[in-house]
Amino acid sequence: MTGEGSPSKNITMQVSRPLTVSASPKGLSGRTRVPGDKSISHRSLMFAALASGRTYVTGLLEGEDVLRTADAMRALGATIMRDGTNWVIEGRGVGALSEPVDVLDMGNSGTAARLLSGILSSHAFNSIMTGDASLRSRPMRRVTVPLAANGSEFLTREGGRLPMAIRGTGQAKPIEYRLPVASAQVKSAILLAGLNAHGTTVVEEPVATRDHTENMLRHFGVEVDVSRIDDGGRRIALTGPVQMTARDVTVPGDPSSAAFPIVAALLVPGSDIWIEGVGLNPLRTGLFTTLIEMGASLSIENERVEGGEPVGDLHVRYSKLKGVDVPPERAPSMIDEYPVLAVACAFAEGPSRLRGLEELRVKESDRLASTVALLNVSGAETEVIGDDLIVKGHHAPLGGGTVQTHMDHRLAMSAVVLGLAAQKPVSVDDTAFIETSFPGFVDLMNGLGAGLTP
Ligand SMILES: O=C(O)C1=C[C@@H](OP(=O)(O)O)[C@@H](O)[C@H](O)C1
Ligand SMILES: C=C(OP(=O)(O)O)C(=O)O
Repeated sequence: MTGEGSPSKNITMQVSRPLTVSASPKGLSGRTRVPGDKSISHRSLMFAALASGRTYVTGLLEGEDVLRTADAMRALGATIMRDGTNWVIEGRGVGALSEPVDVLDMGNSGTAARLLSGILSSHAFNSIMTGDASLRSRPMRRVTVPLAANGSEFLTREGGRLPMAIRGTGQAKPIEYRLPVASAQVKSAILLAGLNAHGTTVVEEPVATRDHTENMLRHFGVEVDVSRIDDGGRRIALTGPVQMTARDVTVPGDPSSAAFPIVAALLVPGSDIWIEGVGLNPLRTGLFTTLIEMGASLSIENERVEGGEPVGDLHVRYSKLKGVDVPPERAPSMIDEYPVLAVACAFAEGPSRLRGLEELRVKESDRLASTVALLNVSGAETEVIGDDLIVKGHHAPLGGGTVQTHMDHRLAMSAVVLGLAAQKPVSVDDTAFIETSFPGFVDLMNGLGAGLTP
């Protein structure tokens, strides 16, 4: 076994990596697999660290965000090692993590910071958390305010930003909370705090968000009660303190990463690709529904269940797309896919309206603003009305600009996809942050024939 995979050894994002992307020399073709699901990977490390016994994780995403979670859980007392293609975690048990001797640096990862806040709030020690410039600009009150109801204390920088100090409690009270924003991170933080609270923790979400926390807690032996409320909403309850038992985890391919080669294949004439083993949890597949509404040749074959999650192989062929109207209630099931969807809309015939995008403003960048800037600098017309993004559809040749990515991996990959299909080359100021979620992205695209020259 080795201790490989630690960001302290592998940090690659400190040096910026500009890239100029020209139209793909030919249609994309071939079969590929995308790296493991980021949401499931974070959770597998955190939950395994809270379980008693040894967990093996197969297919873990070895992106910078997840490696930050691995480092943090090690700093809290879990043993985490890479053994060939598996990751092996020796857990400490719920409530049994230990005080970290240094600041926990969550890098670029909102998921790591928010979920870990929940865990730390119900442990009887103090900790300090920070992140990179992007993460330090993102709102943390959405978790610190509800979590403080359990008796923990959070001291943040101005505006509820990181760095923050956390005084956890070993006597956590159970929290009952209705989410004011559709956020799986906030839901998960509260449920994780509840694992070591005395009594029943209840979270109500008006719109269902990704349910990987609920599914994986059950996998580790926790009773999680989920019932329907409202129109499409859910009430999730668990009673602590719980015991978690180590269970092996298989991580499916990340549908949010698959989005990039999928949209590239739809836009580059002559393309015909397969992406195998992609996670198809219905709370993650809003982009696929939307692309099919736009006329995409996108089919799901060989559907199966692997490691408790539905997966399938996606077959994608170049398609003439038409504009689409995406309802706001679909946003949680495709929240990270809007930048690349907006690129697809820029090449489509006719206007598109993507509704209810307020949450995009608090991602790694203000993704509403940065997506608009990506399209405008490339010659596409857009309009923002309230929280809706309108993309006018393609008439003039696209490309020819320099895209600012603002430490945002999804912006960088969306810009690359735009460049592969555009008439004029696209310069991307920095592709280094792609490592947070999609290590090997350029090689994978080149394996399909994209002809990117880093
Ligand atoms: O719970 C998760 O793993 C995630 C939830 C989403 O964030 P929000 O909870 O802020 O919507 C998503 O954008 C993020 O990439 C991963
Ligand atoms: C929003 C994202 O991640 P996080 O919130 O974990 O930084 C993302 O990956 O697009």
